[in-house]
Amino acid sequence: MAGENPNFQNTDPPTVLVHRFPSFDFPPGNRLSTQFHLLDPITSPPTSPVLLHSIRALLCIGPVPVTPETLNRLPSLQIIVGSSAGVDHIDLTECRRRNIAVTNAGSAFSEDTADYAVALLFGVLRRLPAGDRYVRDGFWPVNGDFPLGFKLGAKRVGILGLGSIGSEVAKRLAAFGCSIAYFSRKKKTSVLFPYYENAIDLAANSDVLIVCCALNDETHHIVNKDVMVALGKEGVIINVGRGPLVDEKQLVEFLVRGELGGAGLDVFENEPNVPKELLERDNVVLSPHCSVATPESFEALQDVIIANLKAFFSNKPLVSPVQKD
Ligand SMILES: O=CC(=O)O
Repeated sequence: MAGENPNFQNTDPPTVLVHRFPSFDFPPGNRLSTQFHLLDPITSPPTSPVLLHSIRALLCIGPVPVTPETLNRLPSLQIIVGSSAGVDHIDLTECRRRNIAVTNAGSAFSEDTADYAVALLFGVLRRLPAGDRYVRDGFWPVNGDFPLGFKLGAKRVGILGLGSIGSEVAKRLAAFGCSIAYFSRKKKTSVLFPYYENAIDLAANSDVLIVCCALNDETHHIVNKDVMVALGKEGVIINVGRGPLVDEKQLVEFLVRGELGGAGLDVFENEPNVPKELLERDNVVLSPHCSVATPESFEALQDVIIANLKAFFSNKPLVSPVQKD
């Protein structure tokens, strides 16, 4: 049995240890198991410590944490292949210290996530979910016409994080006639959109803020009270990144006091829990962290994972290494 064979690492196909929560399964139509020997502690018999000592590649499915304790059990580990765009669940500092490479989903999810950000923005500005409820709940014949929405075209859109997702958002919203500006870790020399040095200045010059940057120590609560004040009473916040990028307590207070125009949220600080104050607000569109979830995205993800693992096992450059700062 492979799980008991400490030398399995040297056989073909190469062994990859799977790291996941029991509730997080492989994407449908898993092609990985035809190319690699996947050792999945959730479905295989207990993995022997000897075998763990020889593991070189770890495949992380979903947001399962990779901590120093995880790494201590895997002294030969050289690569962690992540299945998400965000890698805030992986201790990158510790990986760097141990010289372990980390890869993410690359651009596999970028188009679907950008589409979703635009959909959330439409949902907020044109009140789509609220209009749907209005019709279903029978208010139309009783109360008459539904309140006006807001036009998307010509809005000033500020993008927080002009990476692979942010760039796709920019492309889409520019096509709708919006003007685009951004704040990122670094100004991009290849990009002509105006760059602001910080999130407050970006917000002060935007009608809409789209949050799609990576979550790390620098970006935690990057959308804070000051950014919300700068965005102003009509301002809209869309978050398709990670919940803790936005100070959710402040966001709720601003929305309740009418000091923000609305929000479209796919992610939350304490998922799957959503602040109850948001549930009753028609200017807020809520979504269960699913901007990436299409069969097409998951197919593309498998391509990226397979390409990274193949590159690793044949000593070629990785396809989507997480950038070192
Ligand atoms: O949230 C999803 C991802 O980071 O891929």
